Amino acid sequence: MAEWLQIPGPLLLVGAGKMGGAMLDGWINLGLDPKSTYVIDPQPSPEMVASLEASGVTLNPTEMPMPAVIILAVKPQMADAVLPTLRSYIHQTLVISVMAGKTLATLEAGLPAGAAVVRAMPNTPAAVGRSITVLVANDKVAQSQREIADSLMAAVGEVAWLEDESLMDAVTAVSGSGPAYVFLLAETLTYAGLRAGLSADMAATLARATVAGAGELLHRTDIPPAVLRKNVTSPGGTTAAALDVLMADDGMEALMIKAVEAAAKRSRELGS
Ligand SMILES: NC(=O)C1=CN([C@@H]2O[C@H](COP(=O)(O)OP(=O)(O)OC[C@H]3O[C@@H](n4cnc5c(N)ncnc54)[C@H](OP(=O)(O)O)[C@@H]3O)[C@@H](O)[C@H]2O)C=CC1
Ligand SMILES: O=C(O)[C@@H]1CCC=N1
Repeated sequence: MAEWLQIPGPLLLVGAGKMGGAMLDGWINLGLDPKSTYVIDPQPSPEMVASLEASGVTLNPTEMPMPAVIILAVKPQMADAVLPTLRSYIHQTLVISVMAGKTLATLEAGLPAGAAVVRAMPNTPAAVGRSITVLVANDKVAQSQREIADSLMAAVGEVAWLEDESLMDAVTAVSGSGPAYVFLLAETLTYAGLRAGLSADMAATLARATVAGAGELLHRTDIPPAVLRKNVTSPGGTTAAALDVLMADDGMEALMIKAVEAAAKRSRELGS
């Protein structure tokens, strides 16, 4: 196990659901000290309790030392209820929120004056160290805290920083929600395989391996996706026949633009 993920004090994760849990798994696997790691999640499922017990972190502590870092991973709709409850945990503490839509200004308004806040948008491949997280900081975040945020998110994948917070809605729509679009591709390819006569098992196996393999190819090379696509496409062949459908005027590009616009709009709504 790598021993390099260290932060200068306790870490408190608020909300250990799909996103918070995925990040926590990654951090513990990379050597974050479970004895200095605390989770607040008021109604944990038996699976969550078992998983947290196995990793050795403390769930719903009655008391704990002042955290160096709080990770806020509850639903955006919970923000108004949860932010005031964190006030007593904040003293020179870095707060990192992964809540979609919730702006730095909204977060600051719910926290003690002068709180150092980073807004982050990771994605669930964090569970396997393959997230991409985009971060933006308020002007109270010290360089050392910026480095802590960077190292926490770098532990679960790639990291990029923004200066212009207004781009976070587009980021959320592309990479925050993006894994769902890819999983939907696997689901719909499975269904299409079924319709083409394959058994359910065979269709699911082929779709999963194809999406995972194509993703891995994309990951391991710098070749642009359009070139990788052309490498599959023989002139007058089967792929070209399929792409005539997928790349029609009302095909995938038009659909993806609409989908990303809808997600960005929802992000803006969640923030207001
Ligand atoms: N899922 C994703 O791919 C991504 C999610 N996000 C953001 O992460 C956040 C969490 O999303 P996600 O993990 O999907 O949602 P989940 O519902 O899976 O996780 C939220 C967790 O917070 C718990 N919770 C509810 N109330 C409180 C409270 N008062 N204090 C502490 N914990 C509480 C919930 O418990 P219970 O279930 O009992 O209510 C749940 O376990 C959201 O803000 C979302 O925008 C960001 C990037 C990607
Ligand atoms: O669906 C959501 O709102 C969250 C934010 C990005 C991914 N999941």
